[in-house]
Amino acid sequence: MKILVLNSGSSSLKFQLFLKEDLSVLASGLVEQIGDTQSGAELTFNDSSGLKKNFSRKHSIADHRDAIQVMYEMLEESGTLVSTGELAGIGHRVVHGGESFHLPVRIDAHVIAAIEELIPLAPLHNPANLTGIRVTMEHAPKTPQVAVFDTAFHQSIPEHAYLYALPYSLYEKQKVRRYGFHGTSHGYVARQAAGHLKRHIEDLHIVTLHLGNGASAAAIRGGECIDTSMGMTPLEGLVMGTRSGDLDPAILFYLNREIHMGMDELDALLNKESGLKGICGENDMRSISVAAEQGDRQARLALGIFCYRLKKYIGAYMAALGGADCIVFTGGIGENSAIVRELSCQGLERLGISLDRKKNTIRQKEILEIHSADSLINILVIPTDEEHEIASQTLGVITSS
Ligand SMILES: Nc1ncnc2c1ncn2[C@@H]1O[C@H](COP(=O)(O)OP(=O)(O)O)[C@@H](O)[C@H]1O
Ligand SMILES: CC(=O)OP(=O)(O)O
Ligand SMILES: [Mg+2]
Repeated sequence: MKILVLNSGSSSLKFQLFLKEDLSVLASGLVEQIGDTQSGAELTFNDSSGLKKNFSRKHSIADHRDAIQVMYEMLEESGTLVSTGELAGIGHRVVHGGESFHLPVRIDAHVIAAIEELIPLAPLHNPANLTGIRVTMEHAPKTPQVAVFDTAFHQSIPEHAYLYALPYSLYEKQKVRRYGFHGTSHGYVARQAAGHLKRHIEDLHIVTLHLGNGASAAAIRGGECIDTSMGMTPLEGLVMGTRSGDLDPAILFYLNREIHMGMDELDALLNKESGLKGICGENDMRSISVAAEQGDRQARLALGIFCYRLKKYIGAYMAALGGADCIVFTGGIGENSAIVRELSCQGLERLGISLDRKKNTIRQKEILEIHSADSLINILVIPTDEEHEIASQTLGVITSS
């Protein structure tokens, strides 16, 4: 039997098919630039069981429903999944679980309704996650489906860190609070770091930096999250591909009063037109780094702003933890961008953070140590594996119920 995992991002669908027995990967794929009708979507499919081919092709994919259709086609074409009857379970990454979900759950009508209710808090993500759930339920109505929430790992954050300094009634009545996201990834890489350092996670203070299209930092003490940079929605905190991260909320009043920007415009401005894209017109860190190296002023600025914000969060979370044993870089940017790692650690030697510039440029798939010999703090690059973690949690839920 097999386990299928769907990770629906804001404009991408990542999927992996695992063998239930040992959670080895049978196939994996990625549909990127969903909804991009101009340059088309990018499809990558890898069949690691050797049954058939790897291929990549370009064509336009309108939405997540289309993307899932293409996923099933690719799985069938490669022979890795002939029928949905082979599936023991399907695990879904669900971004917002609010305060209701501390753990992964078997999906039923009540869970779907709860995810739907949380759409206003994660408008870029929960709708895509729900489409994934609904479409796979149509394809495999008898297969158990499990939701693994980005927010669950952050439910250990104490009140003083999750409450905003707003009237308390807004928390009581509207549930306005910090929830945090990317929890599956933060939890996974923290455990990987402990394993790598051959230490018990209970004894470690770790700052994890998940830097993908969305980006967040987390402060983890003894395996429990005590603070994270994303807030009630995935907009707060670090600079991201198209999201602003932290800013003075009065900017919104100002723009509304001065140039009459409406609520939807402001929402789109902060979520879709800001961040790296807002500064240099581009949200792909690969091209930004190349342009910055060639001297492009806006690209340099975008990189500089991104790394400065990151550095401030490293410092803040070291303070929150009372010192750290380890800093972990992960996510597409964290795992691949040596320049981001270098700039965000630069000048932090007095905090015990010292990066080895040579080690930092090594490229490898396994965990990489990039601190210098005299660094007090371990700096690790750890490939995240949200899909494997979701498969493992899915298996846990279906075998216990
Ligand atoms: N070699 C690389 N150098 C710099 N940035 C990279 C590299 N590879 C990927 N990235 C960046 O990683 C980001 C996407 O990260 P990823 O974790 O895959 O995103 P998502 O949040 O959609 O899961 C993009 O900004 C991309 O440019
Ligand atoms: C929560 C979030 O920002 O997710 P992603 O990085 O997949 O956009
Ligand atoms: Mg991601």
